[in-house]
Amino acid sequence: MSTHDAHADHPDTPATPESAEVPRSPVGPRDSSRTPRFAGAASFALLPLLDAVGTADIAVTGVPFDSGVSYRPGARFGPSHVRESSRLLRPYNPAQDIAPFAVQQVADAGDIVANPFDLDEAMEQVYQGAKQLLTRADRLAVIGGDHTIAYPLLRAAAEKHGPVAVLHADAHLDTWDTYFGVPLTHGTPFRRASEDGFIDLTASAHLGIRGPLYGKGDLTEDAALGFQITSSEFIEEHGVPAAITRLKERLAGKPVYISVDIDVLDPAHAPGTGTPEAGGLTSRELLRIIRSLSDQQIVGVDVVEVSPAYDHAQLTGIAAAHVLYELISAMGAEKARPAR
Ligand SMILES: N=C(N)NCCCC(=O)O
Ligand SMILES: [Zn+2]
Ligand SMILES: [Zn+2]
Repeated sequence: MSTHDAHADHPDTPATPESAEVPRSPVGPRDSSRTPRFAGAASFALLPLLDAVGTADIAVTGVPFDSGVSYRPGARFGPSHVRESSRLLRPYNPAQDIAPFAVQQVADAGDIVANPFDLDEAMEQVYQGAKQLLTRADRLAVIGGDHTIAYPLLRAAAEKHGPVAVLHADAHLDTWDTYFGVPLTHGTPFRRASEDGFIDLTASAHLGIRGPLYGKGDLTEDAALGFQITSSEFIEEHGVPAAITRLKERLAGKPVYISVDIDVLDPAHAPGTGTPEAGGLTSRELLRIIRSLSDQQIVGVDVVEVSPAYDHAQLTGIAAAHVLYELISAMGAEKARPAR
């Protein structure tokens, strides 16, 4: 019970009033030894709401938007499904030896509202919503939503940090040009972000790419847009440690933005998604790769493309919740390290 009792019970008010002299300790998830974790409303990991704690090191926010999809819809229901699937997460993460909600204040900021009928307006709303949240939280952990939302999120991240090294985990390149003549869709956010100078062209990488393309030229265009590929086949051939080494060499100590499309996982591990491709990563492989990045300067993360209508037994929701938990743990690692 020790880790439970280290935290305040659910936080309608902060455990310690905010004051200049007394640094308050983070308000953690509500105590599942007192309130069953299946009771009450589902914030991510049963964390306090941002409004209850005021400011945070990391704000978790949802973007219920899927007007950019090219195939199966439904990712607009991703945020509520991932929150619902995150009730069982516990406060201590042994794989990274960290209590991610105790070393930093993490809070659920609710959803950023985006117009489902007007893509341009929606993108502006996501950008403004992210910018606004970044006045109250150092970093965002965003639950999508389809992958289109990575564009305005990268815009907000680049405004704060300059061009970021993007680590993009996905079956798909998402650097295609247009769909039906439309420049911004879930197949194009990283091309637009590259063109607009949001990403570091020398340090960005895709992880887990696989499956049929429109043509061989997709790969040359993708490289010119600033991405190095560590494919699913690379992992099969050389293993996870070699993939980690390759990624870290590429990211090279730059500010890193990590965008995880849940379809990077094999459909056996994540069936609830809109454009599934066979032959993907296992959850175990992806979680291990994320953990290895705890020594990187991670400035923001998103987990997108969870479409609950195609999910079974919360498989995809749980995978996404664990991916976000590992990302939040990795972001907390710096705070957890003893000062030198
Ligand atoms: N971002 C995701 N999940 N998918 C992009 C697929 C675009 C296509 O239909 O070619
Ligand atoms: Zn994808
Ligand atoms: Zn994608």
